[in-house]
Amino acid sequence: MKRLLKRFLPPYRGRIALGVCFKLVEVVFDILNPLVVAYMIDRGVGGRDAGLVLRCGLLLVLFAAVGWSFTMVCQRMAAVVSQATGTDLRRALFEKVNELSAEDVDRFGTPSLVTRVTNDVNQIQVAVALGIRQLVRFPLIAVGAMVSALLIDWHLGVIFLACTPAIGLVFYLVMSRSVPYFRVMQRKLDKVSLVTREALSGVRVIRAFGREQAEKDRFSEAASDQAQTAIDVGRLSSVLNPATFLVMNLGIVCILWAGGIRVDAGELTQGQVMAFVNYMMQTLTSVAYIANLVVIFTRATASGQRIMEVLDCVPKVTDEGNRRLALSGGAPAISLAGVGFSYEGAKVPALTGVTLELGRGQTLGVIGGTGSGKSTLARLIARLYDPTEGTVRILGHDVAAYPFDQLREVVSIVPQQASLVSGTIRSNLSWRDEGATDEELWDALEAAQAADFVRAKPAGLDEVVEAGGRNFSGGQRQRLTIARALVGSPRICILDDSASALDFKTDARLRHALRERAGAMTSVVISQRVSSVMHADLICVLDHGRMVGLGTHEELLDGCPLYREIAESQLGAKEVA
Ligand SMILES: Nc1ncnc2c1ncn2[C@@H]1O[C@H](COP(=O)(O)OP(=O)(O)OP(=O)(O)O)[C@@H](O)[C@H]1O
Repeated sequence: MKRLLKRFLPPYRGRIALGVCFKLVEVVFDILNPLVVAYMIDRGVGGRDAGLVLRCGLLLVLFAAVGWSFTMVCQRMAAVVSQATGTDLRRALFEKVNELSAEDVDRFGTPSLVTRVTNDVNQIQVAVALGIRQLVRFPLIAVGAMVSALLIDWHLGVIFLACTPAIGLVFYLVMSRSVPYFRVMQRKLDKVSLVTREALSGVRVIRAFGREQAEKDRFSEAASDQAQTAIDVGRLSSVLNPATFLVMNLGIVCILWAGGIRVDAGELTQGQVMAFVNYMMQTLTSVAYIANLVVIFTRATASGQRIMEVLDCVPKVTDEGNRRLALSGGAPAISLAGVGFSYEGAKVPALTGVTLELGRGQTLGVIGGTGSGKSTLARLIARLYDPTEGTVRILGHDVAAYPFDQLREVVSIVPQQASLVSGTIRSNLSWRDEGATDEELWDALEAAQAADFVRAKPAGLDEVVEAGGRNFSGGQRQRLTIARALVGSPRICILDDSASALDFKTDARLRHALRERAGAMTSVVISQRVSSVMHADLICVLDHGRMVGLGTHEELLDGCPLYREIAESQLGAKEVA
């Protein structure tokens, strides 16, 4: 938390100082108040001087007005600084999340990252605002009131001092039990985010399968679990205020009793006892606020740790120190040597011992059952992850040696799940090359078999794309993401099962268009359909993460039983023969 504040608060040092100084002035008025009241009672009321009572009353009104205007400035500073810090934190987190490798994102979990950017940052904002408004005010009032009380009469002041360790004990007992709950509470909030996210993104499937009630139950369970922890913390914290008030009120009773005796003895005036009680009340409310501050800061500390975990994370996949590489020469387009990969925490590797070489302009087909490691292979070639064994080379260089911007220019990937963002067709297509001309965009759309339906849209390339591309069908989304990958003329284009929503005819036309670009572009086509890969120059057959076949369609029909089995099941034994 200290590191977080040191990093994000310095730009607002001036405003923080201004806010705190204005609050200090308000504290001075608060401390003076009981003295004026005591004077008013002893001299004004005691001396039956109505004029003095009126003047003291006006002075109190003046104190309140000046105190209020100083408070307003402080509140404004607190609001500005807390909002600005929150915005800076969110920006820093967002930038960091974008730098993280896929593996880092997997480790944190997307819902947890969302909670950190939203809820955890909110906790820091609240702590910063209250820090400026209350952190100095209430301890100072508590100490100032105590010192003033001691100056009036140290005998009664002893009662004050005796209350302090008793309150300290209450604090210690409550805080030591509630602090561990705060981290747990944020983790449970991550779970609520996860369930909400899954339910919202899969709302159509959930309805189609009539799973609404099951999802409601799942949400209810996660929310109740989080609520129960919050209630447990609340129950503990709720002891804090009454216990402090109990101690303080007992103190007031003692002061009134002992003060009464000293007034009777003529050692104190009634006004001084009133001032004493007022100071006791000020201390009482200050201590209650301090208790609340401790709870808020403890919660913010837990959130601060979660935020710093992300900001401190060193991305597993980085391009630090990499310089642009010269790509001339006749090295193979893709060369894998003993490549293997295990996801963090997985018991078995997702991929192991894959070795192959693909010439420039050729097409690699990758086929295998579900979960056989096809997408993992695609992610390693595009360096979304680094292999845990072996090396991946592209155009003669280790993928790890490329700067990311050059690697993204050279390799484009169409992920399994078509993803579009809100904007226009043009803005979605220009991701790889912001300066792409209309001609280049239409060329990519033609190759991706998307030109016809885009042409039919009233605004053409400027047709609006709604969030997630929901105003397009699944097949249209897939074709647009394929077109996006072709813009900017990548040297290598990976299609990760990206034609699954296309009918056979369109799929065949797409493959034909890719073959026409073959001189300049090497393709990796991942599919569970034999028809999509059978014309490839090289086909890699994966089974449970192992490469069980490598060759052309004909070679594999002869030499790879699994490929033959898949081909026969899809094309029919007659056609295969
Ligand atoms: N992000 C991940 N974290 C942990 N394990 C993963 C992750 N992604 C994939 N796996 C596991 O790695 C293995 C290979 O997955 P991969 O997605 O590469 O298979 P695939 O052949 O592309 O499957 P499909 O055809 O169903 O898309 C699977 O056992 C899967 O459970």
